[in-house]
This record gives sequence, structure tokens and C-alpha cells, in this order.
Amino acid sequence: MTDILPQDINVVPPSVKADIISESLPYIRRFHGKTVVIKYGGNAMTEESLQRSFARDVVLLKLIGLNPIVIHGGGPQIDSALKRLGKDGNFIQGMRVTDADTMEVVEWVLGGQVQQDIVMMINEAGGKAVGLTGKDGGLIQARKKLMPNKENPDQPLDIGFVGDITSIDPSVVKALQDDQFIPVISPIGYDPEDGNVYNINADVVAGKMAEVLLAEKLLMMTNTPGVLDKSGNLLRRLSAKVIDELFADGTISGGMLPKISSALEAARNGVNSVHILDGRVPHCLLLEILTDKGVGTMITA
Ligand SMILES: Nc1ncnc2c1ncn2[C@@H]1O[C@H](COP(=O)(O)OP(=O)(O)O)[C@@H](O)[C@H]1O
Ligand SMILES: CC(=O)N[C@@H](CCC(=O)OP(=O)(O)O)C(=O)O
Repeated sequence: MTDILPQDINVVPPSVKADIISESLPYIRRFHGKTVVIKYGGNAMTEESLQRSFARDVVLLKLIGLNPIVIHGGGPQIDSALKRLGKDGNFIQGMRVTDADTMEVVEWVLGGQVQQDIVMMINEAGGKAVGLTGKDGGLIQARKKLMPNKENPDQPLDIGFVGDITSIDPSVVKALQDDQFIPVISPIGYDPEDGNVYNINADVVAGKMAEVLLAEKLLMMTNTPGVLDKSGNLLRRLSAKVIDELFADGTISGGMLPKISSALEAARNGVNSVHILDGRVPHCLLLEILTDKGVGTMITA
């Protein structure tokens, strides 16, 4: 069959559409009952029509028997809120420096508008989404992150209320998914010892959640075609060895750093397939899960 791009779908003959639907049968059988963790990055959720098609795809996956779990980001949305308050976003190695005021904004944006928009859209598409933060049902426990300091390894960098995950208790997620709900999780953790709430990079939460849930797939939706090499070409597969080289020569930077590290960890710890996808391509989730066509970059251990 010739390649059909998502934007061509309205002009293809019905028999070809039927072929495409039929192509999904072996994948539906293979993935029935399996968990798919979907990281929905803030950069992938900027356009309303794409958000709606994302919501429809998630509902479709649930209806055909998969268990989608959504972990959402919201970096650009936090940046806009901070800007309105006259504050600049500041990142170190892809992690937001989070002082107490910034933490308030993070909680308000992620656990509020961003999460509720996704929940609403999934529900409008016919699903039953439930929004959670890491505080709900003891889902994500964390402690203050001490950022490695390359210049002075004995003196870790203090980046404020940014957390490292200490444990995930997935029971609330499992109970919801068994009851046909679709969990939509904000990357916020809490420390039961100091009572603090922590900002956690959404890629890190998605990777750990996929490991703990023994997910079949971890799909990270972002705003690039996948991982690009130095010349801007898409790397379709990426193994640990090449990742080390790309980190060392600076090809991977910024928000891609925690994304790739988390993706690699998940691949090493039992998640069967891990992909970084272009969330700007309509129906990228369906293309990746239900067709022969691989999209984006696959990360292997
Ligand atoms: N080698 C690379 N290939 C692709 N993107 C990269 C690379 N290195 C850095 N990036 C940056 O990483 C960004 C994606 O990470 P991030 O901004 O955190 O997105 P998200 O909000 O989806 O998590 C891309 O938009 C790109 O600017
Ligand atoms: C510690 C840290 O960096 N937290 C992230 C959480 C949101 C996030 O990860 O959003 P994206 O997936 O859209 O990048 C932040 O404050 O931006």
C-alpha cells in the first residue's frame, strides 16, 4: 500500500480507508488489555484541533481494549503564567528552577487549567477521564532533588522545589483503569516527611509510571519529528551507546535531556517499546500503535 499522510485521509477512496482500518486488527489483538503510558507534552498541546484529535484517539484506544494512562506536561503554559506575573522561566539541564512562588504557579497551572482541559476534551470525545496529581491516593512520593554539579561534584545545585520520585503507588491508577476510567496525571509529587509539594518533570513521571505499571508502551508526544542528529535528520532508532555520544557532543539539549534519559530508563526496566513522537502530526498515537508505520524515534536499551 502506498503511504498515506494523515492530512490526505479525507481524499482517499473508501476501500483504502477500509484497508487501513483492517490493518489495525493484529495490533488490536496484540495490545488488548495492555497498558500504554502517553506523555502529552505542553509543546504538543498548543492547537485546539490537535488537542481534540488527541482526545478522540485516547478514547478510541480505551474502547478497543487498551489501557491508556495520560501524563501531561505544561512547560510552555507555566511559562506564560509566570510571564503574566512578570517572572522569567529558568531551566538547568531541562529542569525548571522552582522557587516557592513558582511552585504555586506550577501547581495552579498543571493541576488546574491544563489538566482540566484535557479531562474535558476526553470526556467530550466520549471517554471517562479523571484528573489526578501525585498527591491523590498517595500516587507519587518525592523528595527534594539535588542536581548534579559538573563543575563541583561535591556541591549539588539547589533548584528549589523540584522533586526526585521516591515511590509510586499505582493502586489508584489501577482501580480507575479497571473501572473504565482514563487517568490524566499531573507531574506533581509530595514528600510525606517534610510536607512539601514538588514539581517533577513530566517525562520523568511518565517513564517511572510506565515502569511501575509494567506498560507495554511509553509514547512521548512532543513538538519535533523525533530525536534529530546534528544535521537535523530524524533518528528512527536510538540505542544507549548512541545516546551517550549525542549527550556528550551536545546534540541532545534542553527539554530533550530528561526525555531521553527517562525513555532509556523505561526501556531498560521492562517497558517493551518506547517512542518519542511528533505530537503535531494528527493521530500520531494511532499511527504508532495500530499501523505498520513507525513514527518518530524508538529508544532501545
Ligand atoms: N537532538 C534533538 N532532537 C530533537 N529535539 C531536541 C534535540 N535537542 C534538544 N531538543 C529540543 O527538545 C524540545 C522538546 O523538549 P521539551 O521542550 O521539553 O518538549 P515537551 O514539552 O514536549 O516535553 C524540542 O522542541 C527541541 O527544541
Ligand atoms: C521540574 C520541571 O522541569 N517540571 C516541568 C513540569 C512540566 C513539564 O514537564 O512540562 P513539559 O512536558 O511540557 O515540558 C516544568 O516546570 O516545566
